[in-house]
Amino acid sequence: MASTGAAPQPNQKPVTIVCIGMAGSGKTTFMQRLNSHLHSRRTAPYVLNLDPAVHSVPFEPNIDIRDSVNYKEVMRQYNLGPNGGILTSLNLFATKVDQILKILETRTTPAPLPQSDLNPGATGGSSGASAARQKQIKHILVDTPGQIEVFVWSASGDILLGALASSFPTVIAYVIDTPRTASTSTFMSNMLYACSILYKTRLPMILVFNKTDVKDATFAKEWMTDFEAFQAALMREEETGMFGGLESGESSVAGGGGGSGYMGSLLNSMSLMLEEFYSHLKVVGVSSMTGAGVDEFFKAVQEKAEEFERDYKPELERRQKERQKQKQERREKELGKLMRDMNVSGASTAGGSKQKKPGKLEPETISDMEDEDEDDEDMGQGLVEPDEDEEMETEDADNGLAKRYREALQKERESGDPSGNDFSFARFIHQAKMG
Ligand SMILES: Nc1nc2c(ncn2[C@@H]2O[C@H](COP(=O)(O)OP(=O)(O)OP(=O)(O)O)[C@@H](O)[C@H]2O)c(=O)[nH]1
Repeated sequence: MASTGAAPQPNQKPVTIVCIGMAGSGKTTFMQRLNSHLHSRRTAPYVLNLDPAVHSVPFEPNIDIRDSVNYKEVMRQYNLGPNGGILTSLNLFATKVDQILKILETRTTPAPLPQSDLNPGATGGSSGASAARQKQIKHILVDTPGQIEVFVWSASGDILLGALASSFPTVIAYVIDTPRTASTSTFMSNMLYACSILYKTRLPMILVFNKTDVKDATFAKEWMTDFEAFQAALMREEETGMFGGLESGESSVAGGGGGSGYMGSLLNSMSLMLEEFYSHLKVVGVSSMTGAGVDEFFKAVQEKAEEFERDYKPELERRQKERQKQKQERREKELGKLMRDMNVSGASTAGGSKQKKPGKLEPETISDMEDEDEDDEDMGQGLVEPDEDEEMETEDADNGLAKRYREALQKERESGDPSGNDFSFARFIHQAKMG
């Protein structure tokens, strides 16, 4: 049998496989199959469940959203419906993204060998426990809610996917219910959905045609590579009156009468348009029930993980840098605004130091420059006593203050203050405040 093709090189980061698919497409069963397949190869994965509404999962997740968020309680407390409950649970969970990443990073990196194992002669060989500890996690499996839009189109989904992709090579496994995608129109609907997920997540994608024990996926692969084959299937459906959503063994009110010319030509042109999209995908047929196609799936994962490193990661890093730059610019702008509001220049905030620091922001407004000039003037007049710097910042930046001080001094002299000694600036300020 071929190897899983899954094994990344030693010390490589684990590949994250995010399973996305419509409700009932078989995501959870597929996750279960991947999990047991990897366990049987003695490369146990790290498993995350991000579906807060699932009753039970047939595998043991290492991180389970249900351990942190009580979906039913969220619905009750916030008076939400099922989708709102899932969305809010995901939002709450996304606030812990840093913790989750930290756990993933520590758990998926092998612990260093104990000293005794580095020197086996000393203890007579390495123990089984430390041998297990050496094992590197090669895959992180992520199960998501069946309500695709709640995950893919929400801020929390964005945050979680972004965090995973910034730390590990990440691929999307879009799980499709093959027997329910056998007509040209449902096939096209599914492809458009997959297309929207690809462009939203901007991550490499594998199309997993699941349930191949019920319906073989060869037709789908053909439709994706051969436009004429799709066109022929469309014509067949129109002729037999099966157009419009009839799947194997189903009855449909929309089915009779064949497709309108408009729908047929729309499907035709969409199929042509999607050629470019298809060329970016890996397509595999899988049966989560029997395990058929799982090896092929892991080969596709390996290929897509390499593609992630080669094509997606540089783009991801470029976007991250761009975001960081924008954030920095925004922060500087806000800081400048704040300084203007406080009418304080950068120099005066530096602990009273009047020297221009090398990292100081350039004055953004005329008033900033004016503040600097005034500071210099105050220095020249020598009015500041060492302890009064702070008070200077709040009041005496005003040019008129020195004048007022001189007037007050004059007044005190004229009134013949008997003490006549303490005419310090600090005393003036103190009196002014008391008054
Ligand atoms: N015959 C067959 N049935 C399958 C296969 N995979 C899943 N199923 C069945 O499809 C149904 C739905 O499977 P789930 O794994 O619960 O699907 P899901 O996408 O996780 O569903 P949600 O949790 O509602 O999103 C179940 O009855 C499964 O037994 C398969 O490969 N072959």
